[in-house]
Amino acid sequence: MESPKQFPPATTPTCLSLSLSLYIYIYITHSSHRSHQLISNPFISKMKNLPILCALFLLILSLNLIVEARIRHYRWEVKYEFKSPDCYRKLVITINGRSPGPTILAQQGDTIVVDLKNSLLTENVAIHWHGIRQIGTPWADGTEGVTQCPILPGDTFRYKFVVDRAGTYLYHAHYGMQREAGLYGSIRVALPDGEKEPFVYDYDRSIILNDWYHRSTYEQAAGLSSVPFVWVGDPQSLLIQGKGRFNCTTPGTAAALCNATNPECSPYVFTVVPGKTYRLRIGSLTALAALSFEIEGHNMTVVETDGHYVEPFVVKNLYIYSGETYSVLVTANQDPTRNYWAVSKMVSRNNTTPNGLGIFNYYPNHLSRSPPTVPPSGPWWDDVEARVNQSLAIRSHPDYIHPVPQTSDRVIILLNTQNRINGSVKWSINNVSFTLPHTPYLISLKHNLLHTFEQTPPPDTINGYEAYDINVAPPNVNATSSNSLYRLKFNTTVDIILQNANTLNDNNSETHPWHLHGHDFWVVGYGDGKFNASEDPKTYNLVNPIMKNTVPVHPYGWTALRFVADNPGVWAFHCHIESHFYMGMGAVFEEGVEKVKKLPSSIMGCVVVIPRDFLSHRCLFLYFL
Ligand SMILES: O=C1O[C@H]([C@@H](O)CO)C(O)=C1O
Repeated sequence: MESPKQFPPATTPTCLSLSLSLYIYIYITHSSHRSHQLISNPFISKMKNLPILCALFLLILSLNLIVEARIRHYRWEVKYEFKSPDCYRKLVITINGRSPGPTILAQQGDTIVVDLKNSLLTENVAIHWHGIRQIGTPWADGTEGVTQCPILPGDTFRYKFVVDRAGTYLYHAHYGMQREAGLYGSIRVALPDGEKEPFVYDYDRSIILNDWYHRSTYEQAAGLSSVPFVWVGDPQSLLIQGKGRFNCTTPGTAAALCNATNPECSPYVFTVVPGKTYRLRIGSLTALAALSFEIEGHNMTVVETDGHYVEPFVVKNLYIYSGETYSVLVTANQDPTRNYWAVSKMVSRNNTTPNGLGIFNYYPNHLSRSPPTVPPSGPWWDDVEARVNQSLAIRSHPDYIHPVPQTSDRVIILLNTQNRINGSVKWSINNVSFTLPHTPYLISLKHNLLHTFEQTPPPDTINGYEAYDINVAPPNVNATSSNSLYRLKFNTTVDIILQNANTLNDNNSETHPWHLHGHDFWVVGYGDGKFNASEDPKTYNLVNPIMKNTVPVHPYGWTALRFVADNPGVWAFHCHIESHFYMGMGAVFEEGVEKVKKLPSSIMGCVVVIPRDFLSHRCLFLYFL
């Protein structure tokens, strides 16, 4: 059973302090023995030094403990391994042999150091620390093409950053579509000693919900880039903390690859002690699916999202979108003589993916005892109203309101459409389908390599926005691909309006979870239909909006966000659906890049930066020739 807080055992500092103290003690006694030959009794001589020894021990121990509490050091090896998380054998990207990878457990203010060895043989990698704002360390955000060059096979890269706020966060690959191959995990940051949460619980657990495809990320990416376009389709299964169950008798399944009795695909078991309350930290890192999660017969009280306390509200099922995290409190207050189902279900798209099932196990019932009931079937996939209602229910906890600026300096309306460019299906934002540059923006901007990306910024809104009909397939005018970015004036307040619309298919609009790097934003409003720039801002919640880093825009609706551009760096903002970002559904913001300190050379593996003084020496040299 996990304890509410888990930190590395104190044995290392104690041993270190003891040995250091003993060493100094021996040194002192030895030298005092030599210099005070008059004290004939060596025992008395040693006793005289005992208080010094104790003081030394305590001093070194406390220094050690302070250092230990502030730096969490991890050594990770990333590689491909054959695994069967849902009974179907495929190549999975693991960290130290595991997917999900190890949970990072830290306390607010700690420094996290991850030495990441890329053992993928022929593939690059980068890891993003999702929800960590990277204040002062924008180069550690782990976004390939934006903040760093990829980590090459065989290389070891050090990520070093501070977790400055307690809460529930995630980490995952941010290179190509690698995240969905299994490279992800949880980050749990505890409050500083002596500070209390605004709710009580007995135990703290993290789980990640995911969807799972049997085809490789390469096959999927190649399909998305092909003409004719090949869509990735529905996921084959849903995983709860890396465990799922695919039906091996599904027609077309290679029998040699699917083994229903493989212990790797036993259901995830969540063991609870009757009467106890659990803080369940739920994160979603699906490639595509919006999910509903529920525990049969148990209510869940939502208390935190993306590192911010929520005015508590009770749900039977929690809607969660890729990139979001929630803490819910669940009390084991039902009939303790049986087990219950935990169910994740794909919603918001009509789909063929079977529900993911786990077991909510009441101790001391056997872990694998199937609940005596049929698993709950979950909500209708197309119940948009229920999902919008949950979005509207999420407000800041009254005692933890971060006051929102009452006005903004700039409004950017981002129209989300699907388009066809050169025969390929793409996603576009204001008719621009985003592509990543080869040279990461952070490096280009700091080193003035402005030829490495397109300099005309994308538009703040489309021409003729008022006339645009969001209810029909886009007319596909002026859609282009570009790697240009938005440059935000430092310290200004920016409103982003995410405007949803019809896809290329008639009568279809999808849900997109948008994630902002380097910031939390206030979610100031949601609306149905087309955003009205003169009327809708009057309906904004400027009293107690929640702050988040990922938020959905619902079908045919809009979502309004506000943030202050006060974190020097270059930050990606994109749909967290893996294939949608790959198809261009993203943007990048730059702010205060001139304030960013000297970049570490470790992020620059793909760039040849010729130092200015070297250039001038060479010029001099040529001149003299
Ligand atoms: O990006 C997408 O492409 C397909 C479809 O719209 C084109 O076939 C789909 O369902 C998406 O979400």
